[in-house]
Amino acid sequence: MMVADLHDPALAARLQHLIDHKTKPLGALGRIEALALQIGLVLGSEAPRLEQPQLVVFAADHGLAARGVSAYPDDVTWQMVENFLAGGAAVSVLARQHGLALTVVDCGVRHDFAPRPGLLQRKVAPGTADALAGPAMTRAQCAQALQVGRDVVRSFPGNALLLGEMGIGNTSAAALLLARLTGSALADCVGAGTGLDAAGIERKRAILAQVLERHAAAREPLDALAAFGGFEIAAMAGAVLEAASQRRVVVVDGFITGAAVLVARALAPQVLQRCVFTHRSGERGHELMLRHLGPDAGTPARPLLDLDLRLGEGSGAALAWPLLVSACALLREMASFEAAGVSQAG
Ligand SMILES: Cc1cc2ncn([C@H]3O[C@H](COP(=O)(O)O)[C@@H](O)[C@H]3O)c2cc1C
Ligand SMILES: O=C(O)c1cccnc1
Repeated sequence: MMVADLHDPALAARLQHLIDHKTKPLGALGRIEALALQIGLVLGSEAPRLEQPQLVVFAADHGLAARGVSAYPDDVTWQMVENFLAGGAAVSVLARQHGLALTVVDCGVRHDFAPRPGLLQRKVAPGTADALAGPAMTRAQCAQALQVGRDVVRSFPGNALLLGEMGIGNTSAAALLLARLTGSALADCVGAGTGLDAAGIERKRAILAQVLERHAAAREPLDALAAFGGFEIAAMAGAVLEAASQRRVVVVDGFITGAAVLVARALAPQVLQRCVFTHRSGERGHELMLRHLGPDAGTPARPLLDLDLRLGEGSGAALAWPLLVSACALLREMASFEAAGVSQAG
């Protein structure tokens, strides 16, 4: 799976020169400067403009949810899909506020939805299988889910993809992928998800330890993805690969979207050049995940915001979106010292 290296020292130098000559003390816009540089490199432009941003919520159910790994019943998955489409979910409000096109992709929700605008029906199966009894998905289902993500991105206009997800039980799948793909201790990867108490987290951890053990042989990224699920995580991994290969900016939300990026990165490391990590989730394990998603070993990915969000849906990506828009506007529109006739440092 080829994703081109964005390495372009000449463009990087031109962008840095532009940024350094804007009317402000050197470096004074802090990490917004690094963000502007990154977006300029992704879009291959000294005057980048984010266009027709797409917030896509990938939704699916998890067989493992029946084991009681979430604080909420798995009917919440389809009920929240209805809520997204009716405009009442957190991400619906934020997408409206920021002018983001919102689409829900049913990758495998255990429910039949009436067709309507804003919903793409791409069900691989009505929920994954119980990962404690066998692989969550077959390799064919896994490939199909990856392709769903690719096709959905290909069908959309624009140069920015904001990732969102909905799927009761998916912090379990994400924790398992984090543990397996990074070799981290499971205990460091498992958190409260929707709000388990200490005893609930202990139960979740014990179940996930069994799942990890049952699939001890699933070490390759796609084997691990098939073993643990879910359809929405696989579809997001496909979406990341496609968006990256088309040089779109990939706006990553929290723990679960981050797990999809981990998978995509394992298949094509260059995807990370296109990823903007928007916030540090309150979910235990996200910090550890960010350490493994850094630009190089030893440098953690540094998310833009730290708001104790632990929601998902793409809510953090939507909240951070105006920062990306500002970074581009500053790069395009701020005057240079020369143009504004402002004296530079002596
Ligand atoms: C009402 C409600 C709305 C949500 N929106 C996102 N999630 C989030 O919670 C789920 C993951 O947590 P766990 O692994 O503990 O089930 C995902 O669906 C995620 O997007 C929600 C969860 C609930 C209950
Ligand atoms: O960080 C996330 O994406 C997250 C955390 C908890 C529950 N749902 C999502």
